[in-house]
Amino acid sequence: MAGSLRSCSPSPGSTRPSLRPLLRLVSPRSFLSARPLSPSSVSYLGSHVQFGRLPSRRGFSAVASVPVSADGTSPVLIVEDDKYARKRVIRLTPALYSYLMANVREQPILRELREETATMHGSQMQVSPDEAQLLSMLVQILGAQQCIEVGVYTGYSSLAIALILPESGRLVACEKDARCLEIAKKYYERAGVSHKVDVRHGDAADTLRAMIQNGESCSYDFAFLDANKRAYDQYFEMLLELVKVGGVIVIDNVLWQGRVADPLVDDPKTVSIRDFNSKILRDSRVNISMVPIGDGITMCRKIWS
Ligand SMILES: C[S@@+](CC[C@H](N)C(=O)[O-])C[C@H]1O[C@@H](n2cnc3c(N)ncnc32)[C@H](O)[C@@H]1O
Repeated sequence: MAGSLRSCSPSPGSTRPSLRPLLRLVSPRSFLSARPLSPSSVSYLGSHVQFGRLPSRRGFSAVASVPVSADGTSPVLIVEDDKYARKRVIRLTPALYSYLMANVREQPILRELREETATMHGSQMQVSPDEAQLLSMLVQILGAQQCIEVGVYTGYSSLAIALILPESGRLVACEKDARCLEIAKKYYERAGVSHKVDVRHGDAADTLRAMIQNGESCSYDFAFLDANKRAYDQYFEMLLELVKVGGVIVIDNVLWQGRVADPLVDDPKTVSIRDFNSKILRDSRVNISMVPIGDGITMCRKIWS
């Protein structure tokens, strides 16, 4: 796909760097050598285990010698690995998730949209408030003016982005479902951001292709990808063409409710997301960060075209 698309012109005098020197420049420890943690190295600590100094690693068997929560409700996950030592990371329990939600600043108009959508079929598809807040923070940090969203549904994430965009900013919002778009447009109107949202009804791949053919390559600062999972690679390639060097693409549902990490799950959507994640891990055109928020996101910053 990428090969069939027009590339951004390099700046005067510049040449496309070869892959190897760039990798050395970007990461001293090449990300190509990244290895996943072994699933067998993961254990759960009981919720009564206090934060504090961990027992010495010498002669210590994490799984055998720490209390394991039988009901799996512990918010602490211990990862035992020779390279990472005994790393403790948070996992969300219902109580911790409630706490997290209580610490999100959600504008009243977003809350209303979320609550109206909650009664609808497919309401689980809208991004969580903490994720929407992160998207809006990224747009703000980037100083983004030109944005794209692929997969609007009833508009929760797009509204969060439109609300933070400056008056001169624009969000191209791609969605194939006309009924969902009616709800989204109602909320853009109510929030006073309609003038910032360029709604494109139809197949997102057609919309993105038309934007590229229209000469819009390398002119977007930020993109959020949250549509048909099996077409992620196709959307990603076109979004990568459309964003500037330094621009960011955020991809949603990369952890797919944990199914990507379960080797026994091999349905087409899971396999597709797993394959996509593996491709992105090795893609030298972007810097990446996979973050376990919502259903998991990967943030990709375009580093060259
Ligand atoms: C997960 S939902 C998006 C949720 C939205 N970002 C939010 O926070 O509310 C995915 C949406 O992508 C739309 N979609 C799926 N395939 C599409 C396509 N080929 N073109 C345009 N939209 C598509 C679906 O209709 C659905 O509304």
